[in-house]
Amino acid sequence: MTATTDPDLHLAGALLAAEAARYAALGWMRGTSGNLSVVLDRDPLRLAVTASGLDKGELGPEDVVLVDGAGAALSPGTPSAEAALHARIAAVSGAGAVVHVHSHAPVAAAERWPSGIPLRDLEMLKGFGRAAHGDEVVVPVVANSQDMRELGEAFEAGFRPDTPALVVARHGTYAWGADLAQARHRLECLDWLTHFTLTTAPGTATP
Ligand SMILES: CSCCC(=O)C(=O)COP(=O)(O)O
Ligand SMILES: [Zn+2]
Repeated sequence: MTATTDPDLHLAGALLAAEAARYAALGWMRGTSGNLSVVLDRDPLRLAVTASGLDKGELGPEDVVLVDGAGAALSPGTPSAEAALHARIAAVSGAGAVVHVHSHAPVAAAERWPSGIPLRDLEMLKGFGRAAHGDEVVVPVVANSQDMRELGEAFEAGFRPDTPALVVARHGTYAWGADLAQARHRLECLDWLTHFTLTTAPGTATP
């Protein structure tokens, strides 16, 4: 448990805890995996990020840490090990919320398409902010690393303003949006899209 005295941080912690409980109920935050953040200030960049190593289905409003644009803690507690990538994504994309989960489908799809997951002609693309029909949408995939600066560089190299997600191979998925609800909607659609695309791809054995 961490201590928060800042009312804005405490409120953000309550929002993050409620949101994390939803992802945990989907089985997307197993075994302490996953982390969430919201931007509290833009200049300089300040984010409220979930604390590291906790069961994300059981967070309280105090389980949040204020971090700077490099992911360094500015309040008591240990921020997510991935806080620096949250900060990089928020800085580059302009997002107000960044979410990271360990759901299965996007990571499995990244195994099949390590250079980017192709999505095409699916109604759920609208929930990802793209047209249902027309151009192929390619979700970027980057290699996993324990070095958040390396992950951040790889994210930025493949960033497109119209594609609000990143899959880290053999790890998990990041999605972002103006707020936590929009980030969740995008992530839920991406999970559906990658599951459908993977399970209907020619040569895929039916699970
Ligand atoms: C079994 S979770 C491994 C670490 C991870 O990938 C993750 O998402 C959770 O890290 P945090 O430091 O935010 O608890
Ligand atoms: Zn992770």
